[in-house]
Amino acid sequence: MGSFPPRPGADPNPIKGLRASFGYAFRGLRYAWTSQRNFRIESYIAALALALSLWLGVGLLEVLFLILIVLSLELLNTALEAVVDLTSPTYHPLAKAAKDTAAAAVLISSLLSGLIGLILLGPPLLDKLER
Ligand SMILES: Nc1ncnc2c1ncn2[C@@H]1O[C@H](COP(=O)(O)OP(=O)(O)OP(=O)(O)O)[C@@H](O)[C@H]1O
Repeated sequence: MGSFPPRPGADPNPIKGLRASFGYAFRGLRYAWTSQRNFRIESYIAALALALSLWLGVGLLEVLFLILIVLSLELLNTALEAVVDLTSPTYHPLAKAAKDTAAAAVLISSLLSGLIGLILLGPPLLDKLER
């Protein structure tokens, strides 16, 4: 009988431990997908950018890297929101600072990724459409 939450290193079977870790990570993804509208919007934009990059045959690695940054930061933002809601269910200026700062990280990475994506994919897309 395992304890929950599992203690680090408590599982003597490393394969089972690895499988459980993947399971928790996928549950985290599902939580973000179902509870965070922004995560869904960013995922749709990521899929579009990926499809465009494949269609145009340019910038696949760069697009994957930008997707990794934005979605990972959104996942961390979601995790931080959950912790803040757990530890500070009533108003606290530090809770506000934590949530606002994490949101700023997502905003900056999204804006810059969008800009880089436009610079990367915009010209070859126009080229292709003009032909
Ligand atoms: N416990 C709190 N104390 C102080 N301010 C808070 C607290 N909870 C939320 N806020 C403020 O309200 C804003 C919105 O918080 P909320 O929990 O709704 O997250 P969110 O930014 O709407 O996240 P998302 O829309 O991505 O789920 C925060 O950015 C923060 O400024």
